[in-house]
Amino acid sequence: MSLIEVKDLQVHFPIRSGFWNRISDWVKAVDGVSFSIDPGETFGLVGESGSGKTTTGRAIVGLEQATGGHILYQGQEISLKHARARHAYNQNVQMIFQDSLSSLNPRKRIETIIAEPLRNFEHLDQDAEKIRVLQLLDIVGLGPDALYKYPYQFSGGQRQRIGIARAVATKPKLIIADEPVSALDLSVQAQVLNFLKKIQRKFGISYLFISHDLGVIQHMCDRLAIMNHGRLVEVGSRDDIYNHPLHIYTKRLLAAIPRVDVRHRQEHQLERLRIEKVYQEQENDYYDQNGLAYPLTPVSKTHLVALSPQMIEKQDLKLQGVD
Ligand SMILES: Nc1ncnc2c1ncn2[C@@H]1O[C@H](COP(=O)(O)OP(=O)(O)OP(=O)(O)O)[C@@H](O)[C@H]1O
Repeated sequence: MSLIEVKDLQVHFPIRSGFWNRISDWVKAVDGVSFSIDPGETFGLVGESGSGKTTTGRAIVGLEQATGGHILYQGQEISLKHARARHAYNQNVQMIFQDSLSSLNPRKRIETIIAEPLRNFEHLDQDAEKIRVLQLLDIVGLGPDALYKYPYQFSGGQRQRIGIARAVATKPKLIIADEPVSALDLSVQAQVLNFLKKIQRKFGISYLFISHDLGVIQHMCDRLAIMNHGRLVEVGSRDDIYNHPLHIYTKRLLAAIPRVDVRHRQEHQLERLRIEKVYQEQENDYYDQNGLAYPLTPVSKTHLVALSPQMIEKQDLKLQGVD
């Protein structure tokens, strides 16, 4: 059974205007997104800025109110009405944020920051709580001297580790990692990514890994979804998507990864221009009249892609092993 299943998730934000501040329109930040994550799996969500990745993550963790759709945790619908189920869910689903400086309360010491989720969910006595905080700091490679310091006294990479310690405090089954390394230097990025993998192996955590960086996603994820304008355009295994992308938007994103090898740089540049031209010419074949991706079409049992019926015919896609 999947650990988490997101079905037709919608998060629409009202736009208000005029003297009476009436709703004049809606921003469809997430508009019918479906995917599932298995236990121990890392599922990537990738797309350009504004495509709806963060809003999807925030809706799953309960920081944003979904306006439609369903979220199932271990097969159970998560609803605000069932307080006890919601409490257990909140303990098991945690989030790591991009900006560790603003996500850690600057007025609180690290001890209090890491102890907060323990206080909400475990109600330990003072000594036991302190031991757990020290263990968590040790897991993320920080010593006991960190206990009484404030977030500003740490480097970006160290602060991100503190955010990770806070997220794993309640022994969650799923962590939503929203751009966890994009604010860090390249060398620190690798450290934090490998560290996330290490704690995944240690605790059997699943990740929803949100990033616009396809290199990071390739390094981290087993499967991934490509998001554009609040919808998914392609979902598949890492190898399927990186080696056989089907949607032109995915091809365009992959072609935008800079190449360092001088020998192939020119070929790559030409390929990039070719893809851009196809994208401009065929955009209408990939999106409906509202500019939104068509519903996902299965191409194999694990590879789904948003293509118009005409496009499926044109590309003569062979449906392999699809029931
Ligand atoms: N609270 C809000 N009210 C109104 N619109 C919002 C709100 N939050 C997000 N949006 C809009 O929803 C869309 C998706 O935003 P979101 O932050 O989810 O995208 P993203 O893919 O995570 O982008 P980035 O990579 O830049 O963080 C954007 O157009 C954004 O302006």
